[in-house]
Amino acid sequence: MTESEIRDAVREAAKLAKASNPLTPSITNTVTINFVANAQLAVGGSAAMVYLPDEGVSMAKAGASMYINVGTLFPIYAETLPKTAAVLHEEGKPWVLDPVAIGMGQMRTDLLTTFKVYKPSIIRGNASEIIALAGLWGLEGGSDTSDVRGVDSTDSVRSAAPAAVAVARWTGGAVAISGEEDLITDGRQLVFSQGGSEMMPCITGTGCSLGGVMAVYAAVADPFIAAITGSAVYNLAGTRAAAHAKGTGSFQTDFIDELYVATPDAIAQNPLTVEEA
Ligand SMILES: Nc1ncnc2c1ncn2[C@@H]1O[C@H](COP(=O)(O)OP(=O)(O)OP(=O)(O)O)[C@@H](O)[C@H]1O
Ligand SMILES: Cc1ncsc1CCO
Ligand SMILES: [Mg+2]
Repeated sequence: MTESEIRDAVREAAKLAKASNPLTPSITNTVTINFVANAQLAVGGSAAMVYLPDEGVSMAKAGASMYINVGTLFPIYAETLPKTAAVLHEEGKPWVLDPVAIGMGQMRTDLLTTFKVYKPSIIRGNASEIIALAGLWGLEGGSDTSDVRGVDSTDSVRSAAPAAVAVARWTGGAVAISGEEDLITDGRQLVFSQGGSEMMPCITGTGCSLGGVMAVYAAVADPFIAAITGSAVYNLAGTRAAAHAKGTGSFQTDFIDELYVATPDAIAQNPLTVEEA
């Protein structure tokens, strides 16, 4: 796609999300669950957070798309997550995976291994998480030794590009890596989305809620455009919120305000560059 075609598709995705209020259920971590729901609502989605196996399955069927984040696991998720992912895959529903803290604990490793065959439409993580996921799935650019250090990244966004491309080629969807600039790839092109603020990594859940917002856009656009639209609105809202926030506490509320007021035109005009993979 040309840069101008991408911008047109982003504008349309942002408009459609507000117009259609898609149901975008989530199974996500307990640290940031409220932030995820509020961010989804701010961009036009309808949020519903669930935990139980039968609820995950019924939401996978009822939702327009879904968000799965493995940040804080509980024993019940060993049943909920594979069942839900299988239904999403069978029904051809778009879904977003955030492989938070990949490498921590056997249950997380087992679940993330299982997701390989269910091909998440968008995988969103920081650079270290994407390198580690490619490693776990035996794909190019991956590494077992990627230093995930809990939920934070120690690798640069660009260093994770080969892993992101390999994972996107495997799933046939998109992979998005967040950082100072965000990288989004469909395995053919690389889009770099700029903006945001140094305050964003100082608030827990900017990445989690970005995944939830990408799931809202995935209900109305293909995975590549949905991921680019999510990064664009985050970078735009982050830049604007930082211009008046006193610190990270008020930044979070200002950020939700800016997500809510961002227009499709402003989202489509946010700085981005396009490269071939
Ligand atoms: N240094 C930075 N400058 C500008 N924007 C940033 C910076 N770091 C992160 N961001 C933005 O913050 C958002 C979340 O990215 P981040 O990499 O912090 O996610 P994460 O580490 O998965 O977060 P969490 O796990 O706490 O939810 C993205 O929109 C990204 O562009
Ligand atoms: C801090 C934290 N711990 C587990 S999940 C989470 C939210 C950011 O990924
Ligand atoms: Mg994260």
